Amino acid sequence: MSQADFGRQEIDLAEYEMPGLMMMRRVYGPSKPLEGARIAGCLPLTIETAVLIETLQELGAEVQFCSSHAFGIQDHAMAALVKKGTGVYGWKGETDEEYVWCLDQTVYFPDGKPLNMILDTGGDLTSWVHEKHPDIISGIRGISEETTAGGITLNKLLKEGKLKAPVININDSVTKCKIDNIYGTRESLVDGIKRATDVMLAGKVCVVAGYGDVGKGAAQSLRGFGARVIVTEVDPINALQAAMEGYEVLTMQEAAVKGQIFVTTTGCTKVIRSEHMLAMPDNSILCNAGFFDTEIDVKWLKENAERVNIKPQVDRFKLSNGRHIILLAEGCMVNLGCANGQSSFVMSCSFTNQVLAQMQLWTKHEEYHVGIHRLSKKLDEEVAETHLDHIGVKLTKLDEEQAKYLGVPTNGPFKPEHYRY
Ligand SMILES: Nc1nccc2c1ncn2C[C@@H](O)[C@@H](O)C(=O)O
Repeated sequence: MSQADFGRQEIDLAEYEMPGLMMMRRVYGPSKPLEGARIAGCLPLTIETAVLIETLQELGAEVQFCSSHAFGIQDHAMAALVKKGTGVYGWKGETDEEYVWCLDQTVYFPDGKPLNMILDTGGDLTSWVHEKHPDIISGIRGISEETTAGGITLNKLLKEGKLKAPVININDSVTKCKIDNIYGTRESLVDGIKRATDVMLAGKVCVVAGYGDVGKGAAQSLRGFGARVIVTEVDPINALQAAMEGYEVLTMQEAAVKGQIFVTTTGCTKVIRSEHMLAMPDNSILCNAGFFDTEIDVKWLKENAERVNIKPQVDRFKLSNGRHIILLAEGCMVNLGCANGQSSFVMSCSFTNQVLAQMQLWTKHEEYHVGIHRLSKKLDEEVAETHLDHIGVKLTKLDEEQAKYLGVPTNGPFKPEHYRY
């Protein structure tokens, strides 16, 4: 079986687990609402992203993509897309220079016309176009952003007055951040750690830096395997949540001497530094589940320790104190670098939000001024509802009396805008 045929087999399997995207094809495919849209995308090029790409095409868009992560690429999935003529630029293990080349290939389409929509993650493609192709920005109707870190990047662009197109940050959809970030991580983090190291988690001390959505999923997963989990946090609310869940909450300096496995999930920079690594027990395992690869000071490690590559995505460093650090995926997203990322069903929730955002920005662009928006609660609830049947959920209907009592419509929205799920 060729790479492309293998990829097609796995894409077919993934479609069964992605009911939200399949519903979008059934409902909106015939009317081609994305006709005329030239969507350039930047996401991990996985099987799930392939299903997203072909959904956007089914809705009438021209689509070409690059990868946001050098190691979050499944080549066989991309081979299947290329075989059908889709422009995808990326290969597992691409260098930084090759990444930039791939990013730039998505800006102009084969007919010479520039992109007029962006589907981004981490704000990478948005920043690139604003910096290197300002001449095409006026033709961009909108940008949808995938992840927490990207929201931070785009907010900075907005505050600096540099953002020139409307953005919908789908990470702000509850059916993305409270599903993908928590429950996706809850399964994919340990998948990555175990494929890389086969380490026993039960009985070990695991340190999770950050108790946001990703940290919550990480901590719950590690505890589920019988590890003793320590959390580090800067935010008193997240720290209180972690403590109330029964986790010990310490500083990284205090946790470094106790921990055996370390996971960063903060979106911040230099969370694990040299002084922490030098305090760690021998053969401590370090990995990152956050979007950017800045959380672990990999630069210091590479400059101050003897590196031995054990196998792809697994490096062992001997420190000056004679102890070793085992670094996974070079400090990049371990679930994508050492495994296949989040599973299809949870990515269906995230990517259904992406498709809705692209449709909103393309067909109702006059409703979106330059700034950062989120999808309505009604659409958010619809994304959730689309995924219930697949997992046997039987939803209870509000009757008129109950709806009146709660002061909400019988068919939702069920919560006020400020509600925190
Ligand atoms: N299978 C997959 N396909 C595409 C992207 C994937 C993924 N697994 C994790 N991400 C990253 C997501 O968690 C993304 O929503 C994020 O927030 O970074």
